[in-house]
Amino acid sequence: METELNKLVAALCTSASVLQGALNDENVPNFRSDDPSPHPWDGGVPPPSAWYARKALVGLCYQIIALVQDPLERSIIDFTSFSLASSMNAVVRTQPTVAEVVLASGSDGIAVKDLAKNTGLDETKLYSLMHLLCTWNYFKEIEGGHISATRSTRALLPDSFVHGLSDSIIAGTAAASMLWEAAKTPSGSQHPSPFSLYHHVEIYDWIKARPDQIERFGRAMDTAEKTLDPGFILDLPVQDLGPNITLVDIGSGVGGLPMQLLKRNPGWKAVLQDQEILIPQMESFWKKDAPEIVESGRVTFLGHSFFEPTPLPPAPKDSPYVFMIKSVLHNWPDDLAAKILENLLPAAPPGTVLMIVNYTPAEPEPSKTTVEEFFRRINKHSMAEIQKAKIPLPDLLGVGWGFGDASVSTADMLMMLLMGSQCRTVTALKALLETTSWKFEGRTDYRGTTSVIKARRV
Ligand SMILES: C[S@@+](CC[C@H](N)C(=O)[O-])C[C@H]1O[C@@H](n2cnc3c(N)ncnc32)[C@H](O)[C@@H]1O
Repeated sequence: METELNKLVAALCTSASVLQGALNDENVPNFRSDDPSPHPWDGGVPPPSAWYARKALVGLCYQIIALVQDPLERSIIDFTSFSLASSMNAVVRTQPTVAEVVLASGSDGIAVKDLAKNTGLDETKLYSLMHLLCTWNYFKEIEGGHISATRSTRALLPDSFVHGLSDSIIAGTAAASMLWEAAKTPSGSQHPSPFSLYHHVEIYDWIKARPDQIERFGRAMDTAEKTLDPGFILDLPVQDLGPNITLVDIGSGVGGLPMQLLKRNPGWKAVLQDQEILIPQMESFWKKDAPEIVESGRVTFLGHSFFEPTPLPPAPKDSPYVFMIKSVLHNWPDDLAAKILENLLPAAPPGTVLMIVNYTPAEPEPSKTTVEEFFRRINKHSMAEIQKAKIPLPDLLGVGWGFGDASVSTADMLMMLLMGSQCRTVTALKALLETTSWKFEGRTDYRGTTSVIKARRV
């Protein structure tokens, strides 16, 4: 008899053999739980079949957990999952961090007693932290009271996302206690976010009041972009935009991505627009990493608030503007997001292209595709071919990739907690665009956690 459990396990086996096949074909080492060195595919760009097989494996594992575990037990673990965040926070706050000391101990590992001495944590409490973090495979207890590193230990080093955002995430965790209250009010700038309800200050002002946070926050964003969106440059069919364009990146940050795009497209120019205060940091980043582009005048920096109409002059005839707004709209509720888009109009004649790069939560698209069929159809195909084929995702995985896309639903909730905003589904983005002078044209997924929504000025 084919049970639900059998079906999930069969799909798991299929996905595992696709992943193993890709590792063999690409001559890439196997994943090893006791090898703390970075795997070439961590933050890299595996072939599409392997990219999707990893997502399927994660999604299916969680479906099996949800199927077989006692729901009450699962809910107790999940409802107290702040214990994981707080343990991670505790071990990245020491100097040196717990991960640094464990990694330095090599494959022999280190006794908790010595780890405590090295990091200044109490031995008994550290052991409890280690029990929890070993349960989640960030470390391994190789024998009683003796800890060694795993494949995940590196994610708790001082240059990690966890370390960079430790203060703001923990402030957000405290603010989470107000979510039930804030969830009653509609999304809009007139309603406070859980963060401001709890801390009586907006997150941006909270960060500004902590100068050390600005640098750490920027670093964490850079790490997140590199880790979560490695395929943007390779997978996006940018040749459709034309050989000679001026890319206007709204809320660009330092502009690591436009820099890569300009390096690959010699006919492109860029305008990077962000807050005035960031301009010196942006300029020095470009002067250091792309001095030839700065000297040739292909990049310009515009300190300007996107809540005011853009001061950009009309685009040169031979280099039309293409606007890009990446990881920005999900920071703002609908009324402010629409204002940001409308403020581009003075420089956007009808027909102008806008690329919105954002986390885009999946929506149900019932299909009969099985996991086996999905992988058979994408096998050995390039990302461009897969994008064109628009193969429906297997229903068995749930909506989208299920837990394989948890970084999207987690980001969505983080936006709500910290900024009272949200990541928008295609349906929600279409509705938002309807209120503006931009029209939705399509969505492209690539090897990354975000998607590109193309819109055009009507
Ligand atoms: C989450 S970051 C995204 C940065 C970059 N686009 C990326 O994908 O890495 C949001 C950006 O919006 C910028 N920003 C916030 N308020 C702004 C404003 N009023 N005008 C212009 N930029 C703003 C921030 O300085 C920051 O660089």
